[in-house]
Amino acid sequence: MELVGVDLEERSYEIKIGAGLLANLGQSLIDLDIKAGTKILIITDKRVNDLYGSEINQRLEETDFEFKIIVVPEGEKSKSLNMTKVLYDEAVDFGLDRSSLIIAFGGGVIGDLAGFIAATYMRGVPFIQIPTTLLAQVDSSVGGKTAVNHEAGKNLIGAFYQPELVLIDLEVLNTLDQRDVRSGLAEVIKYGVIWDKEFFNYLQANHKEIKELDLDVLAKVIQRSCQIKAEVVAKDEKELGLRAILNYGHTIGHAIEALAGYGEYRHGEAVAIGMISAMELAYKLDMVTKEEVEAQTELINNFGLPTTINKLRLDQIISKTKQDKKVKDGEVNFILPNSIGEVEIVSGVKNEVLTEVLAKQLR
Ligand SMILES: NC(=O)c1ccc[n+]([C@@H]2O[C@H](COP(=O)([O-])OP(=O)(O)OC[C@H]3O[C@@H](n4cnc5c(N)ncnc54)[C@H](O)[C@@H]3O)[C@@H](O)[C@H]2O)c1
Ligand SMILES: O=C(O)C(=O)C[C@@H](O)[C@H](O)[C@H](O)COP(=O)(O)O
Ligand SMILES: [Zn+2]
Repeated sequence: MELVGVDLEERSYEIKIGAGLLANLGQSLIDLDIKAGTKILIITDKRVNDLYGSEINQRLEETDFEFKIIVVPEGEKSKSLNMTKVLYDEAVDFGLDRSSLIIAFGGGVIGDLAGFIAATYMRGVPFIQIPTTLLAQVDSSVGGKTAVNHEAGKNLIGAFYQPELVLIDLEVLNTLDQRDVRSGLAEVIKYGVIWDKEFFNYLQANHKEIKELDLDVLAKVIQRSCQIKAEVVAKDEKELGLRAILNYGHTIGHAIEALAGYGEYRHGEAVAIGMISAMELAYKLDMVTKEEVEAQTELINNFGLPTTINKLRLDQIISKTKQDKKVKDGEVNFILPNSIGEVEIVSGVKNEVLTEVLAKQLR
């Protein structure tokens, strides 16, 4: 088992990464000092429950905890205020209180939703993340961003609230659809571009093994991704500055997700398209070379991710970016590469430049 620490003073926690870790769930809870008799509410989605509900059930049956599993429909549409009402009602019925525990067991949708319930129910109940998609294992389970969507924008209603533990079992990735593997890989590419050129090169050199879910290679990829995210979050937990770099590709990506209707694009697909836009913007602003643009496009293509936008209007996308959470004093802040491995926050990108870039991607 590999361990990555997230260093946040009294909110610090560990990310445990290994094959088969679900089997030791009971011990992981005991290691966290969760007392016998504690009520545990597990929030998951239908697909994950069908695949792994009985295993979780069995592992918790072996313990002295009192637990209940709540299953929500799978997909982005469950990340909604309507769904929070259902979950608050369930929490009340179960008698959940501040000495209880919530477990987010699923992909990023479940992590963000269950994390938001944990942050807000009784103003805060401890929670742990058991991420089951690649995307959730490399990104959403770490760092404490929790949220639900609003028609006006992605993750518009949320809170920063850190988990007590992130438990990553690599074996659950074996049942993931290829589309969801690809979606997670978009966030992995992001780390290479924003932080670590060597990692970017490793991804390019090992793209076949990664796509084929070689667990040894994937373990390295997940560990490095978690290290990078932990390092950034430890320096700027509440996104006062540096943390915004984790939003590379997301300004356009989130606009696409909201405009197309939540769930139409996978999050990682939209981010991949947004990274193409951001790199192209950087090229137009003389920040990167043609070779760097091509290197990113090649990796995105090798991972089978989309690069073009279907069925949306250019003016709609541009006006949606004005509602981005990174807007300050009316200016959209883009995260743009200086080179592969380093980005900066750039404001004042002219509409004409953005229009030129997006026009090339529209189909
Ligand atoms: N909080 C953050 O920092 C952060 C970071 C990145 C993304 N996100 C959010 O994460 C969400 C996307 O997460 P996602 O891509 O994991 O989507 P998801 O949670 O919808 O999961 C994708 C699909 O995979 C299925 N699934 C999950 N685990 C599985 C498994 N082991 N085997 C088979 N199927 C499985 C799910 O049922 C679902 O159908 C978006 O809402 C995005 O905004 C948040
Ligand atoms: O953890 C972060 O910070 C990120 O930006 C990670 C992103 O991959 C993630 O999609 C996040 O949910 C986006 O946050 P938002 O603040 O733009 O909603
Ligand atoms: Zn993301």
